[in-house]
Amino acid sequence: MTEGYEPIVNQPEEEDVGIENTEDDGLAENGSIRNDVVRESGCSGDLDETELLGSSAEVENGKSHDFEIKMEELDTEGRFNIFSKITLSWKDVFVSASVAPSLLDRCKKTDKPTSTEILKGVSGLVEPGQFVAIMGASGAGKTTLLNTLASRNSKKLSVSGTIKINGKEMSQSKTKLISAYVQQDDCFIETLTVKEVMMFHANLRMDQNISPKQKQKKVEDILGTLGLTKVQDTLVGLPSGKRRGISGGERKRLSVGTELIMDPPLLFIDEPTSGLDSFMAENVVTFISQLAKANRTILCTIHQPASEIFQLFDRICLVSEGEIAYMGDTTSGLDLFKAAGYPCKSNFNPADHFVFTLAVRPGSEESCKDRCQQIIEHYKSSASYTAMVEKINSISDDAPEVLFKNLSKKQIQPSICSQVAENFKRSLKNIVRNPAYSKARIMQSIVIGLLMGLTFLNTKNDQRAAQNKSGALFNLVVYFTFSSIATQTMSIPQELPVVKREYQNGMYSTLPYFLSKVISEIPYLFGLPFLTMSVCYFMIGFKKTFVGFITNVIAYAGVSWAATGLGWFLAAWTGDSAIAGALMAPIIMPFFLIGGFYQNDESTPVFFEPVKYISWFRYGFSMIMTSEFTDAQISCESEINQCDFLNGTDVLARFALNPGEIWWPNMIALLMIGGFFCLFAWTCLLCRIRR
Ligand SMILES: Nc1ncnc2c1ncn2[C@@H]1O[C@H](COP(=O)(O)OP(=O)(O)OP(=O)(O)O)[C@@H](O)[C@H]1O
Repeated sequence: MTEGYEPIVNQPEEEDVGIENTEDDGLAENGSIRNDVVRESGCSGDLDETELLGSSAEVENGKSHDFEIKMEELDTEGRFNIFSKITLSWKDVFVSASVAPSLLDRCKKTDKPTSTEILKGVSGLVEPGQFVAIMGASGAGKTTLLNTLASRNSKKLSVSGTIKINGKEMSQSKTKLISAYVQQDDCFIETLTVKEVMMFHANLRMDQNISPKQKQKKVEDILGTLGLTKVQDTLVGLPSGKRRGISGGERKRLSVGTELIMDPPLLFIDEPTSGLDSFMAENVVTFISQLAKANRTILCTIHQPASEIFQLFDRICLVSEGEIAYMGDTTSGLDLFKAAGYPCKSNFNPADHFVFTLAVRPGSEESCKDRCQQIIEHYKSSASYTAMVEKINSISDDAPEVLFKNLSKKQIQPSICSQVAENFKRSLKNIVRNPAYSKARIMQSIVIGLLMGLTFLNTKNDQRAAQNKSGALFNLVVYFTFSSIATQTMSIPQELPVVKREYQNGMYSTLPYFLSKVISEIPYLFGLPFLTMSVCYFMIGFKKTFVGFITNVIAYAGVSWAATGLGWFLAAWTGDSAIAGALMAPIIMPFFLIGGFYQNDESTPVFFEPVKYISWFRYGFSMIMTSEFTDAQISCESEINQCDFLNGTDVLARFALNPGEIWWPNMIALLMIGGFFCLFAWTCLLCRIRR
């Protein structure tokens, strides 16, 4: 069978895969992988081939699996335990993407196709305990196949054909409930430790009835299994830059770990080795292969695995030009290629041979495509393909309903309050562990306070006060507006990738995330105006009353709230801090110009009249001016020929403001403006995250 092929993959005694050569199957009594099975070191023990092949050997021998899933296979929380066996099959799956014709094509009315076929009627089968690698040249369709089977990231594509779990077609949401998807790029909040990341996932993904102790135990078990116990209290950090944390391999394992919280019986992994060195890559793939041995069904995409890694896959699925060129074990794959006229050289890594043979090289597209087609035809006419199609057709479909019993979303999801609390706790940790951010905001407030205080030092209530004090008050409104918007336009885009992923994993909805953001901003909303005003209020010589001081602090907190809402809205709308920053000035300008300082309130042009009512500059300015000048006495110096202002009422009249105007309607207006902006921001966030 393997004539002409020296199977690099079948030389376990020369391999060093980092697994202890245990006599048993490495499973604990409850079926979970025992912590002692996977070792971090790549230097301990030889690999026993029979152990490695494990349950997949059963499949190769044609023994049929028992697809009937009994109730006792659901754990006490109504979730799957890892004995729930999943057979994933797909038949005649076509995937296409619509292509928008260019303006030139539209003008020329050319008959260019309006859609492009990415997958062209592919069929396949993955059984419990199998670890299948989807391989092929770049652009062959590997990721599209993985995403389609996982019911993820395929919103803009049109999919036809049947994808079944244990013989039954499943809705997207049900597929997501029983499966996990580890994305290629791992993203975490860098200020959390490894264990905190895991606990965050456990608290939001595990059933609420499970005690915190049990959740902790589960997290510790997974960390042990993944070999992450020694770094459990290390900050995750960033892969590069000044906040270095855990290594690339540890990040990848953590990514897998967060997906194992729910013990998914079906696991999809996109490029588990990307960005890792060969040792780390082998380490990660070894771990995943152990997961498969615990009866999980695992599919991953991989580019060009080294031979040590390649031997860890039970089966391979070779994709070429949107078609499956081969699916089965490696040895038979080499036979098929040899029979098609493309034998693998004796010292060649079979993985490289498969990918090179199926690659379409620039300049010789036609001949490459012919070669691929020849191999595909060989495969489709092979006995193994026919047997697989027969198997796909014969899988019974009477099991799945019981799988989903007790698996309603309500049971699993924590309440909105718990989601807010978890997100808030995480934000707090992020703030505490990132003191530079808070320090910068505090320093900024003090420096601006000093600057304002020195510029308008000891302003007397004389004829110049109308200009000086009103100028100081309005400039503070401008400062709190710009500083709030600038800070907030940065925060959402930074967190967006993590939030998007966690939302797609069903950990929380956007509302709790957004509410936690609002709550964690409250201390800044009051604290920063308090700081600035503490520094400059008495330096400038504003009204020396406690009420006057507090009114100023509250007014600037209201202005900051409205501006913060606008900042979040711009950030959520654009999803990019640079674009949000560029849009900031033109959007703010109308509100600023008709804020009551530069232009008299009664001179506002008719077309800007509506804008006046949503200008937070105007409400904030009105509130602090009224507080400062109501009942104020204005002196009339002898050196000035004409005294325009005899008292504060005259100053207020100059700005079309009324003395004694109660402050709270202005405050309510500020709260409402901020609230509306938050509503828009949340809506934009929802749309952006759902895309
Ligand atoms: N949404 C889409 N719209 C248009 N074309 C798409 C879309 N998604 C994928 N494609 C195209 O389909 C082909 C297969 O893409 P896919 O990402 O599945 O390839 P791949 O084998 O995973 O490639 P790589 O190894 O480079 O990541 C590519 O030519 C790609 O440009």
